[in-house]
Amino acid sequence: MAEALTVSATIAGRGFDVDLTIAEGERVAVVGPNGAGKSTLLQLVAGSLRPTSGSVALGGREVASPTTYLPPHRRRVAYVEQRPLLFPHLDVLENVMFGPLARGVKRQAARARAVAELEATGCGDLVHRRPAQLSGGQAQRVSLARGLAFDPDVVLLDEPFAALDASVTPELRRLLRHRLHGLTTILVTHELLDVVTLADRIVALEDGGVVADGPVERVSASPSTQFLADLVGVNLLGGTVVAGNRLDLGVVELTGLYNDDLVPGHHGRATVAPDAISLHRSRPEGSPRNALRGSVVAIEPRGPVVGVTVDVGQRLRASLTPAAVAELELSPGEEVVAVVKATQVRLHPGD
Ligand SMILES: Nc1ncnc2c1ncn2[C@@H]1O[C@H](COP(=O)(O)OP(=O)(O)OP(=O)(O)O)[C@@H](O)[C@H]1O
Repeated sequence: MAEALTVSATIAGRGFDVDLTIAEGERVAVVGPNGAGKSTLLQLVAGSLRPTSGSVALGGREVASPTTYLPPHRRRVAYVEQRPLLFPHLDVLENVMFGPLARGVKRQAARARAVAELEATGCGDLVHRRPAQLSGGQAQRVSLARGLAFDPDVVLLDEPFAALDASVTPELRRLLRHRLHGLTTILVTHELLDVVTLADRIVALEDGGVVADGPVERVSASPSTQFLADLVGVNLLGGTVVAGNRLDLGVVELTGLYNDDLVPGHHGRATVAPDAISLHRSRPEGSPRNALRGSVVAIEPRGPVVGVTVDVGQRLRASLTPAAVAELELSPGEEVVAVVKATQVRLHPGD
């Protein structure tokens, strides 16, 4: 597949050092903790930041390096930000016509293109409104229509739902899923639902660099960092491989499902879903299951269940019913035994 975007660049002041190639039509979710470099990556591609070293290429053409620089308005990049930046003095139609006009498309054709995009984003009846007369969700749709009317090589979305009322996000997510189909996209998000519905690939950034990169199914089935494990909602434990089905966690051994790729003596990872863990006051008699001793660190409601975090040398979160928490009379600092069946423990090689 043709390359749509290559970023191989550093930015000295921000500790940013990323190598990334995105194929045409690929939809990439960029995730990572605060300060990881997600916005910096978008700014580099959009052109509001220049690399200290390395380069950015769009469709095989270098658009930025320490010696070249194509300004944002000359790049075919649509940038949909958290809070849409529409021209306040232009109506919706004129806002969306702006891109095609700036590219030299004749007025009548630009108008037709803008109307078509606005209709496709469900804004056909808003054409004569000013941005100040739009709801947040409507403004975000118009911002998307404006970006797409530009015939972009790449669409950048920076947490497009973050500033919106939760009631409008499902419909906007559906719209994006439909409209972004086949378009090269970078989506910055903190939501797993956005990742699984809108992306084919996950790139995880931490401290200005790529720490995980792969298809959504693979990265979410085998998260390699604590951030990814939290995003996917599973526990991640690290240890030394003892055998294809056993990991030494330092204080105790953990038995899981056999994995051919594990190499004894090397680093390995285990993932366990919080609802596969039960907590007990003492180790259940005669149970062949994994039993990890630890103390309760936190107890917090998570929807209909209660999340209990236990320090077993590493952090482990169990999902319990409120009744189970009450019955065990759990409170922070209490000693407990976390029990999990080997069939509920997935083992992965460390990276
Ligand atoms: N305008 C700026 N000037 C200097 N450094 C900056 C600037 N903006 C961000 N940084 C630094 O660059 C690094 C990456 O920040 P960036 O905003 O790209 O992170 P992010 O992953 O988008 O975080 P968030 O999830 O909080 O938006 C951080 O160390 C940050 O402090």
